[in-house]
Amino acid sequence: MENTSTLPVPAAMQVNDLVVGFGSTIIINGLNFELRSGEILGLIGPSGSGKTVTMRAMAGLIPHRRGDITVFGRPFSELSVRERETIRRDWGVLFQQGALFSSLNVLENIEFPMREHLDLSPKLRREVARMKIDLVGLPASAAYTYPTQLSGGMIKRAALARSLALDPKILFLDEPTAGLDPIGAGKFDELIVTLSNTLGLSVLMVTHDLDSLEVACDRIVALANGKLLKAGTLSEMRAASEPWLRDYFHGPRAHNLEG
Ligand SMILES: Nc1ncnc2c1ncn2[C@@H]1O[C@H](COP(=O)(O)OP(=O)(O)OP(=O)(O)O)[C@@H](O)[C@H]1O
Repeated sequence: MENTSTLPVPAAMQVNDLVVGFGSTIIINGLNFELRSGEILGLIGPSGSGKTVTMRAMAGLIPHRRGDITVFGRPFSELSVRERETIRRDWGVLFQQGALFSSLNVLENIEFPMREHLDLSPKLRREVARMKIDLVGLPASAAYTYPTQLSGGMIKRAALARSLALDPKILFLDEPTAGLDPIGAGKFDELIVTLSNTLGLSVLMVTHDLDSLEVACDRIVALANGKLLKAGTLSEMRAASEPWLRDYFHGPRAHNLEG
């Protein structure tokens, strides 16, 4: 019998020679990296280097001009339209501002993707949505509140609950701790780690937050000029000689990582 334990686990996602542009401007120009199964990968780079564009292209939200994206070993380009629709449910996206529907309460926001994609009874849908509220550490009383009534941290958690609505295997987070106070940011990082560990999620986290890299990320990918600058663990990135990485990891804001 074949020993399956020796079979390599395919990467959750692989970005191969990716090119993305808008009009005559090329933003991503031949990018290669992988999101390994079960890891939390931090995506860093100078402002405007294309981190969000990369994340959106990986999530199928914007088209790419060249290259391919592989999802659990399957090239996206080889999938039928139907298969693409199905595979898109394998990931959830947490947008920078949360992007909750302001006219819907938290429960309705979480139920929204379920209405679109799952054939669940209203009762079961509501039950699952309540479970997601609990999963992200929101009180049950948050269910009937509207986004405008929530703090920034609660909005992030509610948006996270919605991104988990379809039980994704991959989570895309766009600057999840931006705008949170340091304590709230730390708790959010811990939540992401707990969710990744307990649900086996593979997470791509676009971030500028050095603390998040230290607390949450298993590896880091840095972009520059539309390409991969370097990928590695935090200690490998800290030891890197590339000028931007040196400034980033050893600048005045990096004091908490020193030592
Ligand atoms: N829809 C769009 N149309 C035209 N240009 C765009 C579009 N989306 C992004 N860009 C451009 O792509 C470049 C990269 O943007 P992106 O948001 O990915 O940067 P980023 O690395 O995430 O930056 P930051 O760290 O500041 O959030 C920017 O110059 C931006 O103006």
